[in-house]
Amino acid sequence: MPYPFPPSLSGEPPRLLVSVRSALEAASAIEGGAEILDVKDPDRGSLGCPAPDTLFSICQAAGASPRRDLPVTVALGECLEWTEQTPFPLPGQITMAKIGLSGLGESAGWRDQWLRVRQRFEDERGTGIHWVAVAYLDQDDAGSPSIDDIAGAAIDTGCAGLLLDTFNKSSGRLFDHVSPERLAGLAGRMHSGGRFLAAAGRLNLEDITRLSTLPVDVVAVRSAACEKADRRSPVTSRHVAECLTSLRAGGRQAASAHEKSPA
Ligand SMILES: O=C[C@H](O)COP(=O)(O)O
Repeated sequence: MPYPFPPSLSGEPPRLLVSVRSALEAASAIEGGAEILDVKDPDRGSLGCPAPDTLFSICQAAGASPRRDLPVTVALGECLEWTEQTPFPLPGQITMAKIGLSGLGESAGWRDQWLRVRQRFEDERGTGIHWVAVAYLDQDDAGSPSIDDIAGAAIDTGCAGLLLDTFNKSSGRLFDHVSPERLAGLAGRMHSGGRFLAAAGRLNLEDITRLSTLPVDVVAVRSAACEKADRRSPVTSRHVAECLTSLRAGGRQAASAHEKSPA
């Protein structure tokens, strides 16, 4: 199964992923120019799992929109949440899924626990799915395994990519936790394994422009796409369009600087 978002080795700008919680928000995200829709319930945490009927209605709305080929991904909560719960079948439109590893930092068998939950989702669906590993940058708050261990496991267990995100959504953003150099190093590691790197973490417009000059494949937002940058407020097409402009602005600056430099 080819990866839906192969790493961008051609220098093309990162794609804009917008997290949505309803069909209405999906329509706003599409209108604003989102390039990937990610379904998530922001009231249930960083990777809050949506209710199955909400997920289906968003997939239906996306499929009926003028941009029906837009990739749709889903957040499925935390691995430990599925110990007692039965996974539900994911709709066919879902191209990728992710599950967090919070609370598993001290567990020697976290890889096996993660793989078991992934397998249970695939069994419910009846087909495989591409997985995205999630490394929390605030790993102490999350109690999760280290970023390097998760990056290695992402490659070893066949994930399509790695998402860097924050667990605690009330303080800190991506660049409070990671330097551009560290991001570029992680991108190189993922790319050499044929995987993509996605970056999130309460990004503001300045962060988005900064990311557009780094070798990141996907820039993922919720807060910046919402009214007042509050991830629990509705996504608006205007805020999504501003995110897209910021993403393209950095790329253009980098390109013109390059064009102006002597041969
Ligand atoms: O997948 C990315 C997250 O939805 C990012 O959310 P955030 O912008 O509120 O940190």
